[in-house]
This record gives sequence, C-alpha cells and structure tokens, in this order.
Amino acid sequence: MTVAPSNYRFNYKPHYKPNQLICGHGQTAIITGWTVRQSVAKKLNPEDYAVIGNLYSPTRGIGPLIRNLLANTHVRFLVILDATKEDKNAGGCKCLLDFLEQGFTKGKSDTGRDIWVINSDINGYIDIEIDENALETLRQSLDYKLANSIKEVVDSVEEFSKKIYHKPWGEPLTFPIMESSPTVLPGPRYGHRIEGKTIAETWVKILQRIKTTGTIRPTQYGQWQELIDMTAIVTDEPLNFYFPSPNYLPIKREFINDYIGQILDDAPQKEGVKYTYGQRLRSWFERDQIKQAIDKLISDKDSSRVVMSLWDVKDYENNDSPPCLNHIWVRIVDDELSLTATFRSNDMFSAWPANAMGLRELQQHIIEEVNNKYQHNFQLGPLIIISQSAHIYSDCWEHADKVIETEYRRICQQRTYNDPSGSFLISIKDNEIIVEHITPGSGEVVNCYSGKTARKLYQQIADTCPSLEIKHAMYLGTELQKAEICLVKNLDSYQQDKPLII
Ligand SMILES: O=c1ccn([C@H]2C[C@H](O)[C@@H](COP(=O)(O)O)O2)c(=O)[nH]1
Repeated sequence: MTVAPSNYRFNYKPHYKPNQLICGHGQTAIITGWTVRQSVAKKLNPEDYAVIGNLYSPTRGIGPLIRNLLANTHVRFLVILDATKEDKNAGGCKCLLDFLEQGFTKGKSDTGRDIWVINSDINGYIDIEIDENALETLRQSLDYKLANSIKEVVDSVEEFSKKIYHKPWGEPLTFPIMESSPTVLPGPRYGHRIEGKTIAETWVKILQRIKTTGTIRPTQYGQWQELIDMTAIVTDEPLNFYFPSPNYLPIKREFINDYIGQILDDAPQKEGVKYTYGQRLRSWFERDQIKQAIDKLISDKDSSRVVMSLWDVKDYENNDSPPCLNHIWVRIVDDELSLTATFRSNDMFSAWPANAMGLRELQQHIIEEVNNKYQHNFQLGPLIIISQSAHIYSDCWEHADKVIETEYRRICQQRTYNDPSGSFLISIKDNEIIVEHITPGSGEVVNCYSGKTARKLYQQIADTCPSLEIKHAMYLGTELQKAEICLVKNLDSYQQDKPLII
C-alpha cells in the first residue's frame, strides 16, 4: 500500500466482452450477478469504480472475468452482488467467491479438455492457458466484499474508494485463447439403444454414436472413446450376411466363414492357446451349452431360462485373456427367436461386426435345430448385443470418421415410417386439436389427446410415449405447431403432412 498520488486515475481496458461492461477509473470491480448493471452504475460515480459487469454463468462467465482482471492489474477490490434468486440458481457469484477463498485444481471439461476447475460445489472453469502462478497472484492481490443489495454495493465501493491508493499488483497479463472445436458432444454415457436392419447399417450407427458422444479415456492399451452398456438391435440380417459393396466393413466374407467355427465349434484346450467361444460353449464347463439351449427350447418353447455362460469364475485367476463375450440368452416370443449376447468389453470398430456375424450364425443354428426337431417354423428374430464397455481405439478414430462421413448420412436418408410406438393422426375439431394414437399395423385407435396448444399436447404425448423415435417425435412437434397456428388464426386449412397455407 502506498500513499495515493493526488491525480491517479485508471482506465479499465476490457479485453473480453467490452460491450457488456461499464468502465470507470477506480480500483474496484463490481460483479452484479443477474442484477441489471446499469441500475448499479447510476448510483455510483465512475471515478470510484473500475468496471461494472454481470456474471451469469460460472462455467462460461468466470473465465473471461478473470482474464479481464489479469489484464487490469490496477483492480485491487471486488464487490460481488449475490442478491437474486437467479444468482442462487446459477451459482456464479458463489463460485467466484470460492475461487478467491479456495482456489482451483487441474481437471477436465465436459469434452475432455484440460481445464482449471474451481474448488467449489458449483461447476466453474478457467481456461488452462492461463498461467497457474498468475491466477494465484491474482487471488492473493484482491480484497473483496459480498453484497446483498445495491445499497450494500454502494457502501462497499465507497469504503474501498476511501482506501489509500494501491499500486497495481503487477504488469497487465493476457493469455492466448485456444479456439478449440470440441469433437465430443454432450449426451448420456450409459445405456444407448441403436437399431438397424443389417449388421453393417447398425455398425455405422454405433460408430457415429460413440464418436460423437463417447468419453475419451486412457486405458492400458492407449486411448479409447467409450459408451457404457450400448444395446445394438439388428432386426433383419439376411441368412448369408449382407456385405455392402463397396465393402466398408473391416472384415471380408472369407474371414467370417473361418470365424464362425470359433463360435460354433469346440476346440481342444491346450496350454498357452487362447480360449475360443466355441470351446467355452461346447466343452469348457463339461457340457455342451448350445445343445442344452436347443433341448431346453424344444422341451419348453416359452422358457426364459435358456442361458449360455462363457465367463468362468476362475477367470479372475491365471487368465490374462478372459473372454469378452460372457453371456448368451435366447428367447422365443410370438414364434420369433431372438438372441441376446452380452460382452463385458467390445472393440466396436474392429471386432463388433465379426462378433455380430458369429452370433447371428449361432442364432440361425439354434433356430434350425429347434425347427427341425420341433416340426415348427419359428422365425428368426432380432440379434441383440449388449456391449458393456463399447469402445473405439484411438488408432481407429480416423478410419471410423471416414466411414461415418461416407455412410452415416446415406443411412439416415433412408426414411422409414414404421415407429413401433405407432402413429398419430392430427386434426382440428370443435375448436380443439385432436390427436389420435394408432397402432403401427392395423391402425387401431389406442388413445386420443385433445387440447388447444401444441405445447400441452406434445408434453402429454411425450410423457405417455417416451420411447417414440426421435425423428417421429420432432415431426409431431412441427405438425402440432402447424395445427395450433391454424387454430389461433381461425383457418380451417390444417391438413397433416401438407404445407401450411396462411
Ligand atoms: O470377441 C472379442 C474379443 C475381444 N474384444 C476386444 C475387447 C477389448 O478391446 C479387447 C480385450 O481386452 P480386455 O477387456 O480383455 O482387457 O478385445 C472384442 O471386442 N471381441
């Protein structure tokens, strides 16, 4: 602290968000949270404050605020107005206070970038490009007061401005801003459901899902991108397998012919030779589990006990390559035989297509045997694969991106209108929007909604039918809004799927 030179007057120079700040000439920065900054400014003399600005969000706002403070080292005081309900909800002011009082630690952003995380119950971030020592010096150099009202802000600013002139705490500092375009989008980590007609189509959708929303994390094999408990449902893979032309799958038909034996056929146990799935299924537990499954279905086609186990409890001991495929379950419902396989760990780029084809072959083998012995004609149902750690290794990311680029859009353009949740017929009657929910097959009406606004109706429909397909749900939203416009404007021209004529 030094004695004030008689004519000191600072100019605050905002580097970030300049048009959102009210600048003055003092040494006190005022953070108004969600309170309108102009309503604070008009009670103060610009000679007494350095800057007045809002802080809405702890995740996006504290970073630029701190960058500006580092570039204006004459600011030695902060007054933080944490007054409104919005402030408490957003937590920005509280988080800023925690930065000053408790500091920060290195961590990761949502998209996996390194970042300084404020030591707070509230998520608050500061760019990693800002030097740690500079942040520490800033924390030590600022005196601050919390205010609950504009009056308290005015009192605190007056008190600070009476204080003796403080020397700037250092040279102004600026740090580069990394323009990173995040590659990972937010999304649920657990339990994705992906459906496709063929293994090839399902695979492309899997790659897209993991590459866009999977978590990037280090593993003993290097980095991978991962989602947990991904359920892939292949509905119509043909008997002799669909190989696209040109073939974008990571395997050829010849490889599959050989690989199928590894799932269906027994193999002798030899020391030092890795297990095969066939061996685990046919002999490892001193019984032929595939045969057991077939016999069980023949004796009780409705059984829900048709299970094959591949994980051996001894796999924890002396096995540095325990099986990835752990559990198979077969079920007949409505004369349709489905097979569900669970992998504890699944390399979705390189291994999943072969795993899926091998399992489809097993499913076909079971249905043939059951049909032969049972003199019945059970149909081939879906193949369902639950991949618990569904991952793509980093050395395949580029290749995966290429497959997504060329194939994913094409697959998305194949429009189908067969949402198993059914369809909705929208009309206007007696000054209300009427929505009839009909079954996918015979079109029977199973429910009816009515209301005057799209919002009320979409909320009801979404709550009642939460498994609607996403494109179908979005389409419904647009149709309901069209119907509402017709209702409000007294037009009797609403026709589902037809352009709105105003
Ligand atoms: O049929 C298989 C066999 C192996 N893997 C992959 C999954 C993992 O990436 C790796 C095995 O590693 P561990 O989980 O056993 O460490 O091989 C498969 O995806 N399918």
